[in-house]
Amino acid sequence: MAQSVLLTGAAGRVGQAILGGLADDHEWRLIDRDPPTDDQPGEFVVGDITDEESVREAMEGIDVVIHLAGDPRPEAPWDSVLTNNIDGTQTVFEAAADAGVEKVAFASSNHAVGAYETDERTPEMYRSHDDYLLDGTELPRPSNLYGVSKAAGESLGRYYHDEYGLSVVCVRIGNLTQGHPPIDYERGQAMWLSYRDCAHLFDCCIRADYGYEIVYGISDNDRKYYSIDRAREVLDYEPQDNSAHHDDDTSA
Ligand SMILES: NC(=O)C1=CN([C@@H]2O[C@H](COP(=O)(O)OP(=O)(O)OC[C@H]3O[C@@H](n4cnc5c(N)ncnc54)[C@H](O)[C@@H]3O)[C@@H](O)[C@H]2O)C=CC1
Ligand SMILES: O=C1O[C@H](COP(=O)(O)O)[C@@H](O)[C@H](O)[C@H]1O
Repeated sequence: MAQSVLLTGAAGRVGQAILGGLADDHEWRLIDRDPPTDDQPGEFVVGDITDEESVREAMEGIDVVIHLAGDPRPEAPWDSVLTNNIDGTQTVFEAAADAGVEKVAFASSNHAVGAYETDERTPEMYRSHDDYLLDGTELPRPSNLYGVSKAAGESLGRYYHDEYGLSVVCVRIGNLTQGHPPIDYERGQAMWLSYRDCAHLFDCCIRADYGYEIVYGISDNDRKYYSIDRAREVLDYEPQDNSAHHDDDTSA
């Protein structure tokens, strides 16, 4: 059934991957501080997620929020992640709870757990013969201040689930790259998320029933060190792409 979905950060890469696959599947309201450069489905609101009034207005009549807006740079400075990623995410969760939204899917990141990639484990853990696997039950272990902000977003989700009953799924997205996995980058190949699997995964987040979940958002790569079992079980995620097959598959 079509849902009324608010997509924050809609003008960015992940937003466009989602809309590229799902434009006709849901009723979209899009919010981004940057105006769109071409035609977009639904209604586009130019607004900042740290502006409470804009977010509250955008939240009216919404069933599901996909919250992507934020500073995505692993090297982002503290003042930016504090404002855009932590304060902005709190504003989105608070407005969602107040508006009676049912579900929020939050774009977390591999960098929330990047420090598990110790010198002793790498580069072996990026290779298919290695069995090291993170499954989403481990504690955050951020690799930078950006990762700290994503761990904070996951905690905010936990709080808004426990206190207000919001259904929340935190998707620790790997490395979204269009068309093919990153080249000459083992880590990126292990955590590759194709555009088509990205759209499908967030469609699953819109449709599935859950309480509070942390899942990994990667394709079904042979090399993976993130388990996608939880995403399969709870969300019915069925990825189609695999970085090991990229030479044979140009449709991702
Ligand atoms: N692209 C990737 O591989 C990964 C992305 N993510 C997360 O996914 C989300 C989207 O990332 P991308 O699409 O790659 O980044 P992007 O930079 O392409 O898109 C982010 C969008 O958010 C908007 N935005 C930023 N701050 C805002 C604010 N305060 N108010 C309103 N709009 C704001 C920007 O204008 C931009 O259009 C981010 O939260 C990022 O941390 C997480 C892991 C991997
Ligand atoms: O969270 C993110 O992760 C991806 C992958 O990280 P990288 O350090 O391997 O590049 C990154 O490309 C993206 O910008 C970021 O938001």
